[in-house]
Amino acid sequence: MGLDINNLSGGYAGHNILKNISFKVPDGKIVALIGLNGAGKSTTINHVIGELQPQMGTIALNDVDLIKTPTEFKKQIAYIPEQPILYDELTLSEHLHLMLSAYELDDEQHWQLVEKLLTKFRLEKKQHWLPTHFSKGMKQKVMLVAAFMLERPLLIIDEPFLGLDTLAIKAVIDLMQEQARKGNSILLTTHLLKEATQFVDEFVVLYDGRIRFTGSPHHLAAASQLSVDNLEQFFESIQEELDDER
Ligand SMILES: Nc1ncnc2c1ncn2[C@@H]1O[C@H](COP(=O)(O)OP(=O)(O)OP(=O)(O)O)[C@@H](O)[C@H]1O
Repeated sequence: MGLDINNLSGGYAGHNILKNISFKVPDGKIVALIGLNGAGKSTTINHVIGELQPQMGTIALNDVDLIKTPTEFKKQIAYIPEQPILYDELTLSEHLHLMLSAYELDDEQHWQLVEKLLTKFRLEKKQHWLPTHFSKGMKQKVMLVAAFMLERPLLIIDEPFLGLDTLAIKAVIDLMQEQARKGNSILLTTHLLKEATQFVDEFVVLYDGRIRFTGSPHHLAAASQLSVDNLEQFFESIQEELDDER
């Protein structure tokens, strides 16, 4: 099953942004929303996490409808926002203990997984640090650890690689693939087509609030007459096409 977005239209008060978009993120699959600045990627995510109300359409996760049963829907997701949210007065490990307790997860049972994640992001010796001493990349890593440790059916990440070094990017890709192998689904947004091509099952291409294409990296490359290695040129070709249409 997984996530099913059907004929979604929506946006912000007085600003209709998304126009009738439909796509799925099946169990065990990784789907990336891509598009130029302002295409509607974060707006789509804001709808899926229930921050925005749709004007039309439905959003369901494993047959649980977001509008009808929001609490049950939200229990199934772990979400990493584009901007890390951390409390100045809590240390790194206190943040993680707090999250486990907020999600009603047994601390002792989960701490082994937390330590594995901290080691993966080279944070294991920084558990007593406060966020004021964290670099931008470290803040992002803490959010990633907090989301991966929840092991929810759907993981949503807005710009997972923002501010990360190459080792951390590799760690995130490994962890997303591990989650997918366990049958969980992942919805992310990214501007890094080259990296995403290595691990996504499907791209959903947004342009001006509409879906222009849905398909695997190979399908996207074939449809735009590019090789998979050159997919970074994809948006140039879309832009040229649209300029020609005008
Ligand atoms: N709070 C808001 N109120 C009104 N309009 C907004 C708001 N936030 C975003 N928008 C508008 O919604 C449209 C889509 O923005 P969105 O942030 O979803 O794009 P994006 O694809 O995530 O872009 P980026 O790659 O820059 O993050 C843009 O036209 C933007 O100006």
